[in-house]
Amino acid sequence: MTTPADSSPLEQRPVLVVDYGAQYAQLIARRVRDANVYSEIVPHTLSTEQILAKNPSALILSGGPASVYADGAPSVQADLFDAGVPVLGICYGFQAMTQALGGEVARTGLREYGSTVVTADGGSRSLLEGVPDAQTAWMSHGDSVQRAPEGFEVLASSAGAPVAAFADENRRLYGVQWHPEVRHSAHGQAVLENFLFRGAGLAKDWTTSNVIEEQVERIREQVGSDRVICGLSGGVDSAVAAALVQRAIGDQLTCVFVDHGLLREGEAEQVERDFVAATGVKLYVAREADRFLGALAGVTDPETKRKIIGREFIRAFEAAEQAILTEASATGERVRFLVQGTLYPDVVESGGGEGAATIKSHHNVGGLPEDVEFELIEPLRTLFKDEVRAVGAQLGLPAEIVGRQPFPGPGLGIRIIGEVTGERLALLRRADAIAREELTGAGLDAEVWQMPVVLLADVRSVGVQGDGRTYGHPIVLRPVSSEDAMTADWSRLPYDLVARISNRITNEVDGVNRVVLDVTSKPPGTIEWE
Ligand SMILES: Nc1ncnc2c1ncn2[C@@H]1O[C@H](COP(=O)(O)OP(=O)(O)OP(=O)(O)O)[C@@H](O)[C@H]1O
Ligand SMILES: O=c1[nH]c(=O)c2[nH+]cn([C@@H]3O[C@H](COP(=O)(O)O)[C@@H](O)[C@H]3O)c2[nH]1
Ligand SMILES: NC(=O)CC[C@H](N)C(=O)O
Ligand SMILES: [Mg+2]
Repeated sequence: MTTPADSSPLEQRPVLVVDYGAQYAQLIARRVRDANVYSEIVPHTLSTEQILAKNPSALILSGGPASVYADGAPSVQADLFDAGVPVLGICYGFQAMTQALGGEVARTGLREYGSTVVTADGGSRSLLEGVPDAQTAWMSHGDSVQRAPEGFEVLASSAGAPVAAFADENRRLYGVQWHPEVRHSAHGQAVLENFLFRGAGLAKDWTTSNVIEEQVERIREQVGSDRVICGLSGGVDSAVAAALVQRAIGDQLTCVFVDHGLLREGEAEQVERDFVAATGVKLYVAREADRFLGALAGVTDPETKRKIIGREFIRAFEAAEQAILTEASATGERVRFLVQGTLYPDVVESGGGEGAATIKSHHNVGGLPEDVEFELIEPLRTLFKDEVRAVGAQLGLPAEIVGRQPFPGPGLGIRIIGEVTGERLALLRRADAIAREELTGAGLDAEVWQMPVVLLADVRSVGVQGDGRTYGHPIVLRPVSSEDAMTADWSRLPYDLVARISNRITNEVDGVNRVVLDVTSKPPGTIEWE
């Protein structure tokens, strides 16, 4: 199996974010792309030669949990600063740069976490052009730069950081102690853009339309005259991936929608009818409920469920391959490529980010079996959902598709906490349909990122209904707001709406006698319960 993981989807020279184990390294790349400059992340384990071989237009060294002077802390090779490539160090990256160039980093006991006032030192503005003399910035450090290396001018300081920002304009090297990539840094984007446009002299030359042009070209080259299938779910990501591939290779593409029995009410019909009408794709529907429910029988562990579902998806695609080839009366041929609408968050959460922990195996990444024979095409693998929505709009996909709330590939299978059975699926499908109907009726679809409805199948509680005792299951409502699914907050839905959903579910769904609201952000929770 080959994945496009380490190849840039674009031909442009990237701004490389070197990841030192930062919490949100991908946010830095994201903010750079927001400034219309292409950016990607690379691990800190690459050598100077490997980094330079990627022909970066500039480098950003990320934050990280280590202390530069600790044993085994990741270091920066000093020769990275001799290549003439502009560099911005952030937090750990700033400290590591200081150390590599002969400045001084120490732990003074003055820690700063959260909102902090940073004051400009009154010399040249450089990174602080257009930013007020006293700005609110987000800090998260225990070490600080005590003395800047030779050749650097100190630009700003804070109560806990005598050197909070510095610049060496001659060598185009810069650093900040705070985190310009987080929204809580009021002028963070301005600081990043000062680095990109004033410091590094880059041009604004990346938009989502570059994704389209360059991916179309790349896919054409990769595929040649071979046949391609695309896993299509009716969701945003696969719709955009399919539209891109269709633009590239037309009717060499067949989309495969797998009805795995874990779908919501009306979903299969909607994909078969509305989706095809909107996009004109060639669609093969694989009815595979028995395969999936059989494989899931008796399984309760979330990661095991996810791996089984990931495997059965591939088996379902393989079975579909045969049917499609027969339909196309092209026996002897093989389908070489499988398109998936994989996004960056799917990859990081599956443990694919540098040094990142596995949170859950997304069926399309960490849940894939070892023996996949298709070559994967994942044109959206470095992007976030809102970027993908922009690409979709640009490709002319209808607003209902581009604006749809996400629904995970493993479907209701990871929303039944406990074993997945036909009976439990029917119950959850009903409860979910009611909740969605009410949310839509209240006009809140666009405000809510998504609202998983979860069945706690192994939990029962005592209730009283019609003067009789019940011993039923709870349903959890999990409405969240989010920008990119990496972090999320619980949505403050109007109480009368929550009351209506609760009432209807307990009245209309047999076996449910309690509805609870999940009021946990991410972190510490995740959006889905498994
Ligand atoms: N029922 C399905 N049939 C075929 N392929 C699927 C199905 N569900 C998911 N996939 C594949 O797995 C990928 C990842 O699923 P995911 O739910 O993250 O994306 P999506 O459904 O395209 O978009 P969204 O996140 O908006 O739901 C999809 O892009 C698609 O390629
Ligand atoms: O296609 C998918 N396959 C998966 O295995 C999967 N797991 C979670 N999700 C979706 O990803 C986003 C983040 O979810 P979590 O906060 O639960 O990790 C949310 O939008 C989830 O719905 C998945 N999508
Ligand atoms: N957020 C960071 O990059 C922290 C850097 C370093 N570990 C410190 O505490 O100062
Ligand atoms: Mg989906």
